[in-house]
Amino acid sequence: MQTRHSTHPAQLPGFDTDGLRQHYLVDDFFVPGEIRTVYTHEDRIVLGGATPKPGEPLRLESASPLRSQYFLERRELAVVAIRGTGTITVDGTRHELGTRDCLYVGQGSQDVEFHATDEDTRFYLFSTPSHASYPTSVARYDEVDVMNAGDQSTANRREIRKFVHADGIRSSQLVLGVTSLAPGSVWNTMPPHTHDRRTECYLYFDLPEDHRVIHLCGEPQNTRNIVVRNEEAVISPSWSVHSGAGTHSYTFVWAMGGENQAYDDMDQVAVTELR
Ligand SMILES: O=C[C@H](O)[C@@H](O)CC(=O)C(=O)O
Ligand SMILES: [Zn+2]
Repeated sequence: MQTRHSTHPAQLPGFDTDGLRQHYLVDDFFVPGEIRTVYTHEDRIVLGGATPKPGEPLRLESASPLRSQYFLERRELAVVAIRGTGTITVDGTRHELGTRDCLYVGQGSQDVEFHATDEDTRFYLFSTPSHASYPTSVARYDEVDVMNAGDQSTANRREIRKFVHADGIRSSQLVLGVTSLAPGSVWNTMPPHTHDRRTECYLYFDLPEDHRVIHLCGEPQNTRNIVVRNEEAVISPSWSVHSGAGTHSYTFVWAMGGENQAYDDMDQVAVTELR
């Protein structure tokens, strides 16, 4: 488990390309046969990738930054199958995940194991501290409500699906969903926003290998960008905008932890205010 420390908003514009990438980009998640995790001190979120090979399940173990007997002793977890399909067993109960489906695992679950059905199955993991236990449950990509956003004329037509939130799978603090860009649309979250009460991470996927997303970060009046490849994530502290334009359409998992779970608790930034 890698550790990332928090940064002050005034530091971000001073980082060079490598500095920005070291602090905010996670680019080595998915390694066949491994679970890789990053512990960020921004709201103590752990994000990671589980890439089991078929027939060789991987077990989620605790790690020294957690100082716990098992990973979910004081945490909750959401998992999205971003490629392929698989099964996750939680304390002996099997949960089948189709591509883009989400499993929420409640605090106190002791034994979590990832099984791949396909050669290329990849599970994205997102975990926040939790001091109350909510039921483990699955949300299916094809069954949750769709919020349509944006327009083709502004190249940002997209479908937003909420999985773990106030009116969906309940959790202690974790909020998570998946947004998918329509073909020919490239902008997410434009106009952008911040939410001072939550940290958010975007994990971009379904982006062809020879394309990139230019992700905007930083305070609205002092932005920088990070060039992101397929299946890489960006950590956005509460004071940072999080928006991006791809050279191709793509899908991303957005996930948050922090003070509240109100999706609409955002500070909107007008396009004309950006610098
Ligand atoms: O705080 C919530 C998030 O940033 C996302 O839900 C935004 C998003 O998916 C989009 O506009 O495309
Ligand atoms: Zn947001």
